Amino acid sequence: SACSSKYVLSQVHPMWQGPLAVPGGDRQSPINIAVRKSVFDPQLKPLTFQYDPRTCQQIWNNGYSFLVEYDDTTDKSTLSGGPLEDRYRLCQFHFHWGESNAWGSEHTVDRRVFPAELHLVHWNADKYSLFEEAVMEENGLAVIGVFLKVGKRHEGLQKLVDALPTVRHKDSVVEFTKFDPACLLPTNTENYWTYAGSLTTPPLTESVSWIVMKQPIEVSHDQLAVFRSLLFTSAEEEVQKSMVNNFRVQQPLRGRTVRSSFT
Ligand SMILES: Cc1ccn(O)c(=O)c1
Ligand SMILES: [Zn+2]
Repeated sequence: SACSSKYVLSQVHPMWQGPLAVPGGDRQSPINIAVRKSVFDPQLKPLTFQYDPRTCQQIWNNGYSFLVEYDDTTDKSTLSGGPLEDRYRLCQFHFHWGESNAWGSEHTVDRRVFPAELHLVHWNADKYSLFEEAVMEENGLAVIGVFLKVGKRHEGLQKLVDALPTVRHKDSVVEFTKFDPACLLPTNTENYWTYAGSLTTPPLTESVSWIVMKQPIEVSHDQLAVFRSLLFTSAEEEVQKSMVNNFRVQQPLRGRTVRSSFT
């Protein structure tokens, strides 16, 4: 799908770690969510997820994470409601994780870090016609963040975990179909925080309405270990580097308010 094909990420010098916010950037991501400083907004609506598993297409190792990519040429898999005015099309989901279970998430909650974080990436199909266009615009993207914690095995995730060895190296792609991303959502999707932020990888554009779920999902230690068996490097490179710690350092809040959908 178009949503990430031209998405060239620099991981030679992981730029997403290097330069701080984009010049003049005052709404960068990720951030720490200070729960007691978040503001309950009773006008926030419930989120509506309408995902069609038949739009699932492939898994791509882009040298930064692995993306599960969806056909976003029609309105079959969409997100609406919550803080969003428009309808957003699902184009891909991916994860960020650590080399150990002690860290790995991009966002934190009262400084609590999780071993991994899922991002479901959507773009505003009411206002734009392509992901590449929306990624440069305010309110162009909506990303659902879900924390992963180590616990019982996640049966729905296992189908994805079983496919990962086939995309071990950077630039590898494998067909992957009929996967319902809703299985990766927590049971409670009513409780979330939302704030105006940015991509956490180049081009770091400030186009994202972030929606971070309060309730984490549980995955097993062994499932996370398979994430860490992926490589940043392509098959040709002599030195292979494990794909771990692919998260960005946290960014200043710059006076932003984080709203909560719950008290
Ligand atoms: C579009 C995009 C690219 C990278 N990451 O990490 C995101 O969360 C979203
Ligand atoms: Zn992400």
